[in-house]
Amino acid sequence: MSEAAIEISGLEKTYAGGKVALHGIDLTIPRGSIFGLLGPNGAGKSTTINILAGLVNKTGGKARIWGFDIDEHGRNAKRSIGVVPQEIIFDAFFTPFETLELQAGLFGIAKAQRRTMELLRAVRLEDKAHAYSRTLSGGMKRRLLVAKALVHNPPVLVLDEPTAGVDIELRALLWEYVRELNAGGTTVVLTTHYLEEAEALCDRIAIINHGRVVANADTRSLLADAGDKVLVVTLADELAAVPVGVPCKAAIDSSGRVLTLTYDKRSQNAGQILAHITAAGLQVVDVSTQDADLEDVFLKLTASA
Ligand SMILES: Nc1ncnc2c1ncn2[C@@H]1O[C@H](COP(=O)(O)OP(=O)(O)OP(=O)(O)O)[C@@H](O)[C@H]1O
Repeated sequence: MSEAAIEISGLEKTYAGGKVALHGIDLTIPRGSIFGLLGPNGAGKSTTINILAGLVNKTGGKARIWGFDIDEHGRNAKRSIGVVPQEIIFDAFFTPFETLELQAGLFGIAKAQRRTMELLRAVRLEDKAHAYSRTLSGGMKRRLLVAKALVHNPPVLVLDEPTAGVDIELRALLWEYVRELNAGGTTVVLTTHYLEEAEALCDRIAIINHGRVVANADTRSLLADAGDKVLVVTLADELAAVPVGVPCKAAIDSSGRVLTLTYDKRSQNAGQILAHITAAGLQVVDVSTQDADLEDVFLKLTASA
């Protein structure tokens, strides 16, 4: 059996109107990981997820979920994945309790094996168990969708833009729960536009652009590859021009006292740059550094693709 949670090879999708959404995607998502799928609007993230969820038919390639080929073992593949969709959709006239019971019924889970209240407690909705879903706030609805995706206890949970429209406090709660699930062994795949969140949560990240994977690496090395680091030096006295011989890109602000130096951290370090500044006879009063973040990597990779 495959060791990966999800294995995608040469996945293609051309929609009925002729729009090519996926140009042959290869992706391996390790078991036990929190995997981030990032990309600009229209990149093909939802299409990929919807193919895995069985909501969209692929036009080429292969996909396996927990070792089950989605064509040959569709039923087992479907049982191995829970998907929290981007749009909030459920029947407003059911209560959260009924929504989860109904979903359990669809998966043929016997009453004795259902975890309805346990799930509602986990997403902090136990006090809304018997309220109409239409009376829930956006964040509560989102959490109900998470509970609904977990009804059949899948080893893989996929969240498509789960924090869209969720306030900061609830977002933190949702991420805490995602971390808890992952610690308990669930593989989590999420798409997000919040890059800091992907950076903080995901141990591996793939970036999709125009239906192609343009990066796929563990978060740390993706960031390490970003290369550039910025050193900001505040000087005691005004400078008219950047000192001669500074070994990197340098710019001075309009006050003449703040020098911004951009260097490649793979071949240089802040100490070397600072040594040049002091050797030029400048008096330093303050220093700070900034690492490239995922946003930089993202822009770099998507600009060229
Ligand atoms: N049902 C459809 N029919 C035709 N084209 C579609 C359909 N669904 C998506 N597309 C197109 O396929 C491409 C990929 O869309 P997809 O929704 O997968 O992107 P995405 O990365 O999830 O973007 P977003 O972050 O906006 O959800 C887009 O160009 C989109 O317009």
